[in-house]
Amino acid sequence: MKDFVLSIDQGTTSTRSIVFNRAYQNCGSGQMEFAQHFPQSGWVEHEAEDLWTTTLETAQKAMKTAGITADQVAAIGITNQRETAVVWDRRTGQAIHRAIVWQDRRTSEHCARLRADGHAELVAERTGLLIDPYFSATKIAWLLENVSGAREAAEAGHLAFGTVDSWLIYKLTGGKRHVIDVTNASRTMLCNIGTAEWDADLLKLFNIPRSILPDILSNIDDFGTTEPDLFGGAIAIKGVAGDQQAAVIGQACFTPGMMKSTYGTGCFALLNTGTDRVASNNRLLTTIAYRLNGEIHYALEGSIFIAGAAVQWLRDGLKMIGKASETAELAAKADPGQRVYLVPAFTGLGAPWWDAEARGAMFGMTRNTGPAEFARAALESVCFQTRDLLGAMRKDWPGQADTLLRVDGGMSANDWIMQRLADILGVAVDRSASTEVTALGAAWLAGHGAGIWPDQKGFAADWHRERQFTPSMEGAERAALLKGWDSAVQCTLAFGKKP
Ligand SMILES: Nc1ncnc2c1ncn2[C@@H]1O[C@H](COP(=O)(O)OP(=O)(O)O)[C@@H](O)[C@H]1O
Ligand SMILES: O=P(O)(O)OC[C@H](O)CO
Repeated sequence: MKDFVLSIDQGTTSTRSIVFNRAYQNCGSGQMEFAQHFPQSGWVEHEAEDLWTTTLETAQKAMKTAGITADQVAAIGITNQRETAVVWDRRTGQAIHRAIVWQDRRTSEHCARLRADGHAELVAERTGLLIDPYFSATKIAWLLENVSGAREAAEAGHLAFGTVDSWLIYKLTGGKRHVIDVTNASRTMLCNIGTAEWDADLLKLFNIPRSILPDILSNIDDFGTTEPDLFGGAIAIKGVAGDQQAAVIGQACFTPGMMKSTYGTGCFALLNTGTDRVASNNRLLTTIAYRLNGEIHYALEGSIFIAGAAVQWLRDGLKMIGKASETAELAAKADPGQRVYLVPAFTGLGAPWWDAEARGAMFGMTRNTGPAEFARAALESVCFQTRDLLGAMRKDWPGQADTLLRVDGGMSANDWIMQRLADILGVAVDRSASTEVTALGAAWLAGHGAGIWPDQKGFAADWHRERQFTPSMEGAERAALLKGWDSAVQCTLAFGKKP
């Protein structure tokens, strides 16, 4: 009986694979970290081969620990770090360069030139994105310009580009398929999100030949079958989505107005706007949430670069704590009379500010400020930044972005932050019973595609929260806290602009 789904979650710092049974329970998993390469300041690369080998090894381990064979797996689902660009040679199946990771800033100048030349409007209108090195297009252009012989090989049809989902599918199918799912395509800055097709004007703008691009498929689709020798039998790949969109699905945020926020190293908040494509006037992104049954659903997205990373800074940089979880107890002990704020703009500020030059700052310290106030400030900074995103969403889509936030990610385990989040947002916060929402989202796509799991409605009915946090802070206290945060952000932005 095909009672299991294998879900692969290829993330920025590690690759995880999980086998789910029909009751959505995790019954076997594997996880591996891989090397991060920083060849120059602001550059971030991954060996494409590492992404592939950790995928294969963790998937094999997950099946082994679950004690299952390939003929028991109904389908594979894949979810992945988005935007990261891989270009490979079809003749050898080898990448022509390390993958350029979403965090990489090497194409800042190219992006600044495109903005100065007045292309921002076209890009926003077609893709819903801001011109920024974050997205794949300028990374691909960089590879074609800077890897010797790449441009000629691309023109001759020998090269292939893919985000990480495409690369893994290519490897899993033994080079037979060159495809991408619609959500990953929507992050390349080359895809028209109205039609979900590659956009000829954008290909021209970025000087990228159409021949290197994969075919765009829906989230549940025929992505090919694995080479039989990889898992001891061929398995169909039936579900694929970028990791933040997979979390939207895993959180069953299928109804317009529902919002999820994932708190890992960074934080990504997505608000489902349904079939309405809401354009942001507040520097949020419009992106494809999913395409199911031929219908595209959109989301407004806000990205915060530093969330759990602020806790890592307390632990590894300042050595104020031994473990991330200690922050909860420490923050609870902080002096309520001291209003200390951390603006964690260590790598600039993301949405809705998008200021790459901003740098981190602490405000309001006294001689009595110690680790407890630092911990509270670090945890609260995540809540305040989420409030800035929600504020922008409310302005972009008045009356719709409302009442409830579903949360997941490593940091959501911290009860203190989740309560503070509810207090600062003034909305209820629901923590999912599943601790692997992203992998579950990709699994559901594959399992529903294979016919072993119900449709969206049935899956949403099976979604459970583990705990709800409801706002308990007085309005006046919230307003005073927010006023302090707003002025801390303004001072930080102003400081970044100094010569
Ligand atoms: N109990 C906790 N309290 C605060 N932060 C936490 C806690 N547990 C984990 N974190 C933070 O969450 C992050 C890890 O979450 P995870 O979802 O695994 O992230 P990623 O997928 O980005 O690697 C780390 O930055 C860590 O500092
Ligand atoms: O791999 P993660 O979880 O850090 O997510 C990365 C995002 O997809 C980048 O857009």
